[in-house]
Amino acid sequence: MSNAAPRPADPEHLWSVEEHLEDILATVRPLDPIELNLLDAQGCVLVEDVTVAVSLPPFDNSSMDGYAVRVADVAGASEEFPAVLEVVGDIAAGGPGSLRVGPGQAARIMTGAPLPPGAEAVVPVEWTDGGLGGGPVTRMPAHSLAPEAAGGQVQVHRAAAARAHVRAEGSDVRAGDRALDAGTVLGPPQIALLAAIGRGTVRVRPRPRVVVLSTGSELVQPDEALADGQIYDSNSFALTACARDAGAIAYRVGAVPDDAETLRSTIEDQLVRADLMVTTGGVSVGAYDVVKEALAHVGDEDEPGGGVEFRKLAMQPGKPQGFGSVGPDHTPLLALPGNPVSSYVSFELFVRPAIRTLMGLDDVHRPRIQATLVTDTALTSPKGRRQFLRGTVADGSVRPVGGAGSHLVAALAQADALIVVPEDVESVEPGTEVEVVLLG
Ligand SMILES: Nc1nc2c(c(=O)[nH]1)N[C@H]1C(S)=C(S)[C@@H](COP(=O)(O)OP(=O)(O)OC[C@H]3O[C@@H](n4cnc5c(N)ncnc54)[C@H](O)[C@@H]3O)O[C@H]1N2
Ligand code: MOO
Repeated sequence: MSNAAPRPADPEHLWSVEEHLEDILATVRPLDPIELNLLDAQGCVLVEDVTVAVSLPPFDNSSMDGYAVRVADVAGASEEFPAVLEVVGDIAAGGPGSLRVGPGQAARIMTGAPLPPGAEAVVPVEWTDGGLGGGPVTRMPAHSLAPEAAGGQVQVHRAAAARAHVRAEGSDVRAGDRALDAGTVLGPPQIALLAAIGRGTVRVRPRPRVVVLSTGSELVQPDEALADGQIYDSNSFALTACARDAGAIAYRVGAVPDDAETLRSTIEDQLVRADLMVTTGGVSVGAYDVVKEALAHVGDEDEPGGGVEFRKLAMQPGKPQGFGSVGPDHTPLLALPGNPVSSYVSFELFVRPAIRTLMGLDDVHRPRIQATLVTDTALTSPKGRRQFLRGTVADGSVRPVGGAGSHLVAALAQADALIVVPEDVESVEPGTEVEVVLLG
């Protein structure tokens, strides 16, 4: 983590969404590249140009099950006047093969098997009698049931042009070609290509390891019994899922009680496996808001740049936020508000871009569209705060779901979008074009 961008000096400054995001993105740096096995590199950004070592296909091979022939031997062949050829043997995929096809000869060949010397084309088995002496066949008999079909004679019913049904060496990519450029995000097709050209490992930026930690003495693990005043911890589950969805390797730490020392030592214990830490709760103005107590300006005097700064943002939900770094490696830490919708929205707006920046991705934000607001009554929004309301999007329209309350998890579970109401707008009429963040 490098030093942060210049921060507003006034501690009462109300930060805009952009200012907070810029501060985070100016601080978080892409992780150093490492060599990973192909499947571990899925979703990661390649940092090397990959050159093809072995042409693909590596040799001329058949694209059909059939017979490898010489063009002149089948010229003018028809069902009425078939070309009759001597079958010199079978060529199956995978074998080196020592067969040669001379004049008047054919080799039975399987899809993917190397074209034997002397042969110029492949005729599919459907264009032949399959060596059975009758009309056209639809398939080859299994070798185990009819070993004699690898010899004898075959009648070919159609002519074949040179190279017909032959996949040429290097026709996909050639040795020395550029297979993938640095900067490519490795999805399944790119992993297919790397494997096909024989690359078992690649150099990529790794997935960040994100530790998610919720705070609150009222929190109980799902499946356990609730005592008076207790609630289930949903934030640590939601945000661990969010972190995975953003591309991270996420570790969920169970809820930590409202005790500053316990929280500090838990964070210290977790640092070893964290590229980024996320906490929820304890950032408001209550007497038990221990995240603030535990983390505010804990920076070691000998380690400039450390410490977490708490601030208020001009947004709803998500007004109280903390951002900074902890530990000897200055591991970035985002302290999100405890209300479940507030922590979720904060994650989408701030933590997701941070994770994707650590991964070295260019595209770090959720996509946004304009949509027509469909609602019975006008939406209201507090002056001076950018509101992110939950909604559902379809066919260019967006409908709000649930209200503005940041405790409404059931409505959040219905939503696939956030409706953005700007700071200077206090009322939005039905039919208005609004900005919408697509949650994917
Ligand atoms: N006097 C004021 N009170 C509050 C203000 C304010 O400006 N002045 N801001 C409000 C806003 S806005 C928010 S957001 C919250 C943020 O509070 P905290 O971050 O300190 O969060 P907690 O107090 O710990 O929890 C808030 C709420 O969320 C529930 N919660 C917490 N963690 C979880 C979890 N892991 N799973 C499910 N639910 C959780 C918690 O029980 C509380 O109900 O402060 C307002 N107050
Ligand atoms: O701003 Mo708080 O984050 O709504 O409920």
